[in-house]
Amino acid sequence: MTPILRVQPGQKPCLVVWTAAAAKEIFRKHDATFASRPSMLIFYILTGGRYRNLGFAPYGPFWRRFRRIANTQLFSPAVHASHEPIREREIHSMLRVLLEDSYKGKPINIKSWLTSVTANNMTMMLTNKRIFEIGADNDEKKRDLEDLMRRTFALMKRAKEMDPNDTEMPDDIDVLLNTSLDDGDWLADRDIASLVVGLMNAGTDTSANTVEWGMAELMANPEIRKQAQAELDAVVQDRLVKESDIPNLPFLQAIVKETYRMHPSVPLSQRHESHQPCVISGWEFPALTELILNLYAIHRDPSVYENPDKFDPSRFTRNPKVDPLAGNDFYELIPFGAGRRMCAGHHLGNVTVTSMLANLLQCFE
Ligand code: HEM
Repeated sequence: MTPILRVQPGQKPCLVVWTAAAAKEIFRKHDATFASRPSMLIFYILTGGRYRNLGFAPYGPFWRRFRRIANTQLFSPAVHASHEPIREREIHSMLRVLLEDSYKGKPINIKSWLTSVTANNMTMMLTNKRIFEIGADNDEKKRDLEDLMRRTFALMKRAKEMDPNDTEMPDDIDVLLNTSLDDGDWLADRDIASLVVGLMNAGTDTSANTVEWGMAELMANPEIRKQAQAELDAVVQDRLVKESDIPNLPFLQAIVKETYRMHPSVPLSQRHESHQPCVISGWEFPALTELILNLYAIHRDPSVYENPDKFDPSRFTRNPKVDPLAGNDFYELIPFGAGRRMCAGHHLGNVTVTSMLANLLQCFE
């Protein structure tokens, strides 16, 4: 069976990749060629016709500059570390709500809890504000927030300019307002608003859905859950687990990898588009060919994984080097995509997923 499928749903050919070997061939040889995004109507509407958004921008100077700003100023290791107290506070405050509800015997809606944590992490990082509450209609709140951001962005900017003594920790909006492009131009308000809304969307449900799947698998596999809890007890003992414990929890890390493998939160990657013709496995593809990574199929490739439909974290304890954050080395596990357009928030997503899962395992039987 060929690992690449060529379909032509409309005017443009589309390439669907469903094995790790084919993904490796494409990203090793043609990453730059396929680093663009198709100009779809939905992106046109979301970006006010400008496509000036990290996830939707075509490959070119604007995206490269934007991505560099994101890598160095929003998601750098130093910024990531400085946000650890935000993530910890958020998880702890939500744990309190969960524990109170469970003592009262109330049913717990785990999805609502997880989405509140990830959404508040994002709004705290982006705007220094905590907005979401457990149990509330968070989808509606998210829509309201996006609308609010679009409408009031200019006002926010003016307020920040008028208050030079603002001593709050700089949030992502401060960073973007103070960052100039290569040509010395400043980012336009609507581009910052589009970026902020895009990050909010990209960073909320992805992490929450992954933990929900992880918990579902651990409920269905109690012996794996008990092994993870025993590891936490041995390593962390009497206090609550912290992000700095994660390197010492190899079985927990294997559970997270196995959850990414079986339940990638973006099962068909965001679409890529080629900006020049290329030849793959002897076949010619013109410019503007779309590329979709079928992550669901890649992660269940039977030539790579024995019993691919079985939830079995031990496959990663036996092979701990497989790293979903590497991007260009382990194509058999690429929940964050690969190459130049790989997820910009992969470290944040991974640490959020791992600590939420660890805290739930530690606090609940
Ligand atoms: C478990 C959590 C997450 C998963 C599984 C995930 C997965 C993905 C995937 C598969 C892509 C598409 C890659 C491609 O085009 O090949 C992507 C893109 C992206 N993600 Fe994530 N993501 C997660 C969390 C986050 C977070 C927390 C943020 C930021 C706050 C984020 C921001 C982005 C952005 C900006 C892009 C577009 C990158 C570009 O086009 O240059 N993601 N993500």
